[in-house]
Formats: sequence, structure tokens, C-alpha cells
Amino acid sequence: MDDERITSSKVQDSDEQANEQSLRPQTLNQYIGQDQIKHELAVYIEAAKRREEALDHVLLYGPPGLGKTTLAMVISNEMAVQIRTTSGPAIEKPGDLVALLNELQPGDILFIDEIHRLPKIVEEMLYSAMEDFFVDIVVGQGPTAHPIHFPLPPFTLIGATTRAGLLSAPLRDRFGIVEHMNYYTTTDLSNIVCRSAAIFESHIDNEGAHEIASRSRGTPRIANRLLKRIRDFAEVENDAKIDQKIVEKSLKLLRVDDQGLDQTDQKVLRTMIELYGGGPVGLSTIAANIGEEPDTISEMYEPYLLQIGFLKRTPRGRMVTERAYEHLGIQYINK
Ligand SMILES: Nc1ncnc2c1ncn2[C@@H]1O[C@H](COP(=O)(O)OP(=O)(O)OP(=O)(O)O)[C@@H](O)[C@H]1O
Ligand SMILES: [Mg+2]
Repeated sequence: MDDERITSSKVQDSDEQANEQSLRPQTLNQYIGQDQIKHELAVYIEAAKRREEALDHVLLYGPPGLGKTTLAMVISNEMAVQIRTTSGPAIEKPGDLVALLNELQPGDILFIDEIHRLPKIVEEMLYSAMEDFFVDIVVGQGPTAHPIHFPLPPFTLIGATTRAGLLSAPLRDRFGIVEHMNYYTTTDLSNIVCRSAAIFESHIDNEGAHEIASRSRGTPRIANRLLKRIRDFAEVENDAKIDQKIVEKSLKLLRVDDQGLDQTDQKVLRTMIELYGGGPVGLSTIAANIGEEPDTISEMYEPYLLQIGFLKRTPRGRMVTERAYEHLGIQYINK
């Protein structure tokens, strides 16, 4: 049910996936925000190209929808190499990995999404592949079993994960370039919204773009999704013009408030305030009260509430901050 939220940072369906393809920037210049990461990558890419070497392995980590897959594609364009895309759970056994590696040309990129979900036995095979560009495979069975040394072309592994903490140290250490993606600023999101609107051939003014941006939870995927929905309202009710007023009106109907919070976010905060005096209260208690899984709360709701300073973590549990009380219009009593 959770993925149905308009404010969910995860991809919702194949329609959205197709939509995202058309909105994906192709080059570092088109990629908006994340300036520090872009700057670093531009240098590493240029250096690798001058030396005619494969780019060092890259680990991208950060919350869903911030542009990890997009950045991997951008890197392959900038390096002018092929990219093969797969995901941790899709590589079930060592043979699957060998098949993928076998198709790489020198310098190519293998992109593994959700790399924290690779089976252990596959992960261990990646160690030698990443470090020395070979894998040892055992062929035959019983007494005839023997290892074959299988050399690989130099390649770049790009791994993406939402949870860097779940990666084993030996795997993490084999990435020369590790980039932590952060939530986007409102200015960057405004620019993303304007770029997407231009691709959709929609009319949007600066105030409209800013209003969408400030309610998008720092996340380009959400900004693009809100834009798409608001565009419908604008077409029917506002002569196809997206301005601040139609944004406000549409988001009111969609029940997204001026901080980008939806009904469930509000429910989390209100439950903590009304039943537990604002906390501290444990994650599983909150989850039980609003009928969600603790993991869902910690992955989908909590990060943004922490980010905007509406929740804080304490050793005794989560607490609602004064700022959140103000936002909800509830009187704060200092404890
Ligand atoms: N820096 C950016 N500039 C412009 N658009 C962006 C940027 N980052 C992301 N987007 C847009 O947001 C959408 C989601 O990005 P992407 O699929 O790369 O996120 P992700 O981090 O891979 O998410 P997930 O963790 O769910 O795999 C893309 O379709 C893209 O259009
Ligand atoms: Mg992705």
C-alpha cells in the first residue's frame, strides 16, 4: 500500500519507469545538483580517459529516487562505454555473474543496483573480479572437479545501494570511488522541475516550480511525479498553466501539505504526540499504532522527518520536535 503514496520515493509502476527514462539527464552537465559529486566524477572520468583506462569502481549510496541509476547512465555516456544493468537479487549464482562479466568489452560498466542484496557466494567472486580482473570457476563435479582461471577485461563496477551500512567491509573497500548522494536543495529541485516541464512541453512559472520543489522531500523522483499529476489539474482547470495557485490547489486535493508530508507522515507525528506526549517512543510501538511495519517506518517515513528536523533520535526512542508541533499547530510543552 505504501508504494501507492504520491510521496513515496520508490518507483510505483512500469508507467512511471517509462516516464523516468524520458526525463533522465544524459550528461554531467544536464545532471542537476550534487555539485561536489559531479565535480569529483568529472575529474576521475577525464583522468581515466586520458590514461585510456577503465574508470575505478564506483559505489553510489543514498535514499531512493535521488538519481543513482541516472548517474550510472551518465557516467557510461561520459566515458563513452557500454553499460550493462542488473541488480543484486537478479544474480542468484556465480554462473550468472560469469555470464554478465563475459560479455563486457574493455572499459565497459557493469551496474549492479541494490548491491547489498547480492548472495554471499557471488559477492566473494566479485572480489577478485574487481581487484585483479579474473574469476576462478570450478568446473566438473567430484573427483573431476577442477578450477579454471578466467581472465576478464578491465571494467568498471558501479554499485548502487540505499543502505551502505549493509555492505560488507571487503566489498566496500574494493570501490575506489564512494559517493554519498544527499537530498536535493529546493533550488536544485526547482531546476529539475523546470527541465522536466520543458520536456513535457508544459508551461510553468518560477513560483509554481518552487512550490512543487519545496514539497518534494528533497527527491527528484517525487518532484517529477508531483509535476506530472499537477500538469493534469492545470490542463483541466488552468488553461494548462502551472503556477503557484494551481500547485497549491492540486496538492491540497492530493493531501500533500506545504512541507511535502502526507496523511501517514502526519499520523506518525500525531500518534506520537497524542498517545506518547511526543516521545521518546520506540519504532515498533509507533509502527504497531499506525498499522505499518517497523521497517517501512524507518525506511520510508522517518528519514525525511529526521531530515527536516521534525523527529529526532534519542537513545530511548524517537521524539517529536518543537518544529513539528508548530507545523501541526499543536501547543508544545517543554518537558
Ligand atoms: N540530478 C538530477 N537531475 C535531473 N533529474 C534527475 C536527477 N536525479 C534524478 N533525476 C530524475 O529522478 C528520477 C529518479 O532517478 P533514479 O531512478 O536515478 O533514482 P535512484 O537513486 O536510482 O532510485 P532507486 O534507489 O529507487 O533506484 C529519474 O527519472 C530522473 O529523471
Ligand atoms: Mg535506481
